[in-house]
Amino acid sequence: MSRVPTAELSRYLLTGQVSRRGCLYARNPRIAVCTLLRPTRQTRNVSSHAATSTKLPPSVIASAGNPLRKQLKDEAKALKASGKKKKKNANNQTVPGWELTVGIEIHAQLNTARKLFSAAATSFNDPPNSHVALFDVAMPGSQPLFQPETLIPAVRAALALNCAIQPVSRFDRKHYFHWDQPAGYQITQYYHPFARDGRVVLRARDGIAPEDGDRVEIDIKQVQMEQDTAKTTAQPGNVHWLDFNRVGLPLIEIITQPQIHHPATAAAFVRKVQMLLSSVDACVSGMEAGGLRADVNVSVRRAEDVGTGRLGTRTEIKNLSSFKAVEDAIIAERDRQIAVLETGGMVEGETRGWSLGSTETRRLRGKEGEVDYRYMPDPDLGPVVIGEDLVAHLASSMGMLPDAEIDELVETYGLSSKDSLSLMMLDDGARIQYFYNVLEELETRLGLSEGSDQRHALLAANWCLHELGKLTELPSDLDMTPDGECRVPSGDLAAILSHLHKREITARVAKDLLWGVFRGEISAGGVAQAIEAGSLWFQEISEQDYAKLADAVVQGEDKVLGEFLRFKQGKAKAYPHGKLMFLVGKMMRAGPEQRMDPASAERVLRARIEGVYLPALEGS
Ligand SMILES: Nc1ncnc2c1ncn2[C@@H]1O[C@H](COP(=O)(O)OP(=O)(O)OP(=O)(O)O)[C@@H](O)[C@H]1O
Ligand SMILES: [Mg+2]
Ligand SMILES: [Mg+2]
Repeated sequence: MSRVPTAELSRYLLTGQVSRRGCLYARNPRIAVCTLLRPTRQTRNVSSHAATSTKLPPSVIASAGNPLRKQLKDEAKALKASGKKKKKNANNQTVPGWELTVGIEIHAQLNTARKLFSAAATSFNDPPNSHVALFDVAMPGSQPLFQPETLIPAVRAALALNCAIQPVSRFDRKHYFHWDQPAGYQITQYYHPFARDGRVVLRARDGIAPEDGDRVEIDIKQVQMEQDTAKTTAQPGNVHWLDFNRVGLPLIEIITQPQIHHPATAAAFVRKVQMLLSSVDACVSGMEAGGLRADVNVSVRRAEDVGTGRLGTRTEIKNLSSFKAVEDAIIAERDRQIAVLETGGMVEGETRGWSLGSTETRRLRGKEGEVDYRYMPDPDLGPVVIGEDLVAHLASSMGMLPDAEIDELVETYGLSSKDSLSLMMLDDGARIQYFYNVLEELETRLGLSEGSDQRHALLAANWCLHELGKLTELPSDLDMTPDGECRVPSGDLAAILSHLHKREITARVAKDLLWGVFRGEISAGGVAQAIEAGSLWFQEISEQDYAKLADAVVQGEDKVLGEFLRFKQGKAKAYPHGKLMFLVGKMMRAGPEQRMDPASAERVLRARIEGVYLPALEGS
């Protein structure tokens, strides 16, 4: 029996011969973010020029890594142009009298330097067909050579999904014919997967349907390793361009039990899996960049059949590439099946498709059209034996898992769980690393130590999420890298925020500086010079000046002052905060804005109202 020696695997792990990953550990015990460096060793590649004899235009090559981006942009534009509002499906989680059941298969590209069965490099943005080994295109005489390093992200993923790692797993050939698969079969692990019996816990904060309460657990049936297919780009005139860089890339397929009963929970599950895989650095990229694809299996049964143990007939919607598509496709397919059954029809087991922005699933093939995969053990590949020592090593070296990280962000920094989740989800998990980079630099600049007042952390989170988000239409336009750097260097944002925190600049100036850095008008490291050059330092007006402005804006506002008096006399329950802010707004407009702080304006105004005007009103 050929065995993958665990010593060999450990060597890969310990000496870094795997793929030389530059691991950046943000402050202990935060998440570990690893970047994949290109392998330096030349692989034995063949360049299949057949498919690229016509050179791809640079735009196609450039967009190859992010197929969904343009679609999303176009969709958003079309929607804006049509003046339509997106339909909300908040109340579309249940249909009275029916129960929905969903099981999900997720395919994720593993974060490795080499393909599953050849030493060709994995590549996502390189020119098409530049990383193709003989075996990848099924050249006669070539044989698979299992790359043990691919087990590392695979096992880490399975551990993050709480699976039991199987000591022995095996590869089968799954036969079907398509141009994207040169061998005529895919090597996969359906019958003897390397991981089984996992579980993912979803909480309310993960965005599950309210009907699922505070928490729901989804069992993972198994996780298997398999090969990816070649990438097809459709061209006019029924021409298809093939890029064999993708063929043979290592994937894992994660298969759930049919335990999901609400569309929002299905989307939340896929989102959570993406976060889990990203947190242990198992995955190349998320759904938006094409690194994760989901197939959803949908069935419905009448409420009276719940408890019989029999599920309805399932249909499968393949290749969904966004969380929204997961939710919308399930809703559409559920409603279609219910309509069929309510009109006396039968649901056919079939494979269906879904296009972005659509309202209906469409039939691709029926059961009779299903391929007979003729599974057989791959005679060229021995079983994979995974040692307990490897599993233990990987388990002990995993980064922080998402639930623990959200708890930490909430407890340590006072962030809301919604903002924590958003920071962790954006840019395939790189935005949170950006936040840590900014925070670290900000603390150094402010001379703060851990455990001190956390207002600066809230400020950093707010800017990393909301202010940064205002700079671009799509987050991807920030060009965020996995180690948390983008078009606004973290050091520059920290510089802006440290001046803002120390009240050396106003929020308005800080926002202008952010735009300046983003547009390249302020060079890296040049924030302080830009403030100096533009005389943008905050020179606050005096307390007396604030008081004069306060006195001016309350003139003629007797009705408003009356509301403060009613509160003071206990005749109104709530403090008229809105009115106070209305007057502050008037002060800000009346005074020299660049020299005013709304917080100071509010403080002085409040003191004037309570100390001078209300007593005067009471006395009159
Ligand atoms: N009646 C049902 N309703 C909803 N989901 C179901 C039902 N029966 C099975 N499923 C789900 O369908 C999925 C089946 O996936 P699996 O990979 O085992 O088979 P497959 O879809 O035939 O294979 P593949 O698509 O990979 O060729 C699982 O997630 C399972 O939970
Ligand atoms: Mg499957
Ligand atoms: Mg399937």
